[in-house]
Amino acid sequence: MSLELILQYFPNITSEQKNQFAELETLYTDWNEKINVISRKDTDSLYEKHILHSLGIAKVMAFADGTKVLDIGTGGGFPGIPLAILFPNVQFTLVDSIGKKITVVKGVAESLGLKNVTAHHMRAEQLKEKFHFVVSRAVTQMPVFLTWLRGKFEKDQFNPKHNGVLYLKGGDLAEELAGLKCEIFQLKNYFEGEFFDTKKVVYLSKGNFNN
Ligand SMILES: C[S@@+](CC[C@H](N)C(=O)[O-])C[C@H]1O[C@@H](n2cnc3c(N)ncnc32)[C@H](O)[C@@H]1O
Repeated sequence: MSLELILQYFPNITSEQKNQFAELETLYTDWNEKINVISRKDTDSLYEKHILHSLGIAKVMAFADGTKVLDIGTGGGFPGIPLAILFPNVQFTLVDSIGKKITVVKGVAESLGLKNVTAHHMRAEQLKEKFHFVVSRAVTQMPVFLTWLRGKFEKDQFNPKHNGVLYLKGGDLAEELAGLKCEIFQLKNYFEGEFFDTKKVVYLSKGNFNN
């Protein structure tokens, strides 16, 4: 179960995108032997737990061409790399504070020929560029995360949702999100399988937090 899993939920991708998704298996297996970016127990479920999970954001938001998206704490490239394959006309900037993870991201993007990915070794707080959306998975609690986003949003808006944050989260979020105005999308409504039972995309419009 690998590329077929992606095709099951994204049947209209081009042959170039199919090849790129298919290549991820070898690329991550090879890179993971040199630099650990995916926990060893998860490498067998790369397509479900990393690639399809990352693409959950695409079920909530079909980014318009020309959108600029920042992935904070991307690690080995999740969710940024799968989204960059799916949206070739959207610009993705991937940052991580650990240099060797960015080495992997750059290596994978280059092997795939992804022209829409830029990767930086830096802390998110230090980045001075502006974006329409910020995506992330498994980096920090939402209230802390939001403090990193000051001054990072573009004013122009041309997507189905207002510019803002799309964060992949799991479990009980009541305490973490208390007092925040957000929309929660359950990934079990889009994808089958126990893994997705508790997984969500949390969306916050930039106007709904102090930015
Ligand atoms: C648990 S990993 C998640 C990686 C990836 N998002 C994923 O889901 O596979 C968290 C990552 O966030 C990075 N990170 C933590 N704080 C950061 C910050 N302030 N700026 C940039 N990266 C950060 C860490 O270096 C680490 O690679």
